[in-house]
Amino acid sequence: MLEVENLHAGYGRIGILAGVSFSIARGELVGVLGHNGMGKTTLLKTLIGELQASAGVIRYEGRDVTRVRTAHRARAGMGYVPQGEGVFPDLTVRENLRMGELGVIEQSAVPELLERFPILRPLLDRRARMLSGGERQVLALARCLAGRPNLVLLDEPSDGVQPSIVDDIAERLQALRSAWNLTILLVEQDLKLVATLAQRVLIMQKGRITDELAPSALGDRALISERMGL
Ligand SMILES: Nc1ncnc2c1ncn2[C@@H]1O[C@H](COP(=O)(O)OP(=O)(O)OP(=O)(O)O)[C@@H](O)[C@H]1O
Repeated sequence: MLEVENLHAGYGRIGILAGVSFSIARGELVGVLGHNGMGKTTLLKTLIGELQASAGVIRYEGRDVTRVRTAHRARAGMGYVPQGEGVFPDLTVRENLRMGELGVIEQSAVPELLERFPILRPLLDRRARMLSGGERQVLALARCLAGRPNLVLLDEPSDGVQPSIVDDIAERLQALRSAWNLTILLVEQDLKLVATLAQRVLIMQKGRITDELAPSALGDRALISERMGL
């Protein structure tokens, strides 16, 4: 479903991704772990096309999308939930969900999403800026899913969200993943969340994928520190 080969990208002359290679099969949920500043967000931005790759190849469903514009990648089924900024703060919840489904020709997924994320239902007419961190994260996720993606690039959904809501998001995301056969690339610092959701875990260090772990290995702090390069 997604194949990444020797991907390089950065900001101006500063190189951040220094040859990232990995692949994900359809329906898989793959976690990416790494210390701050190792390039995880940069990787997601490059995959969705907000940043241009300076070298390497991104193949999505067999098609080379490395030079394809973000809007076209989205139309092809790639979704992105950026860290902490996935909603329009001045729009209501309802309007945010509508924005998410612009350009979708299939039947609206919003009624199903409101069933799967019932926390949003009483908030439909509230502006997104008024929501709690957890509610905003659920909205960001639902907004992305309203676009009916096949692949979701998810950046730190636990950030600024209280633990009970993180557990709830994890459970609902898992249910949705199997119902919709979603493929998910999850960047996350919360080891417990990665261990709960991911089938494989990639370790990122200094702009490269340096290792792969089974989620069951995430309980072993010493091993994690060693592999993550502390
Ligand atoms: N717009 C930018 N301009 C210049 N450098 C940037 C920019 N955004 C990020 N960087 C730098 O790129 C490096 C990688 O950042 P990135 O956000 O990808 O890391 P990360 O692994 O996601 O870390 P975190 O967990 O802190 O979000 C960091 O050194 C960061 O300072």
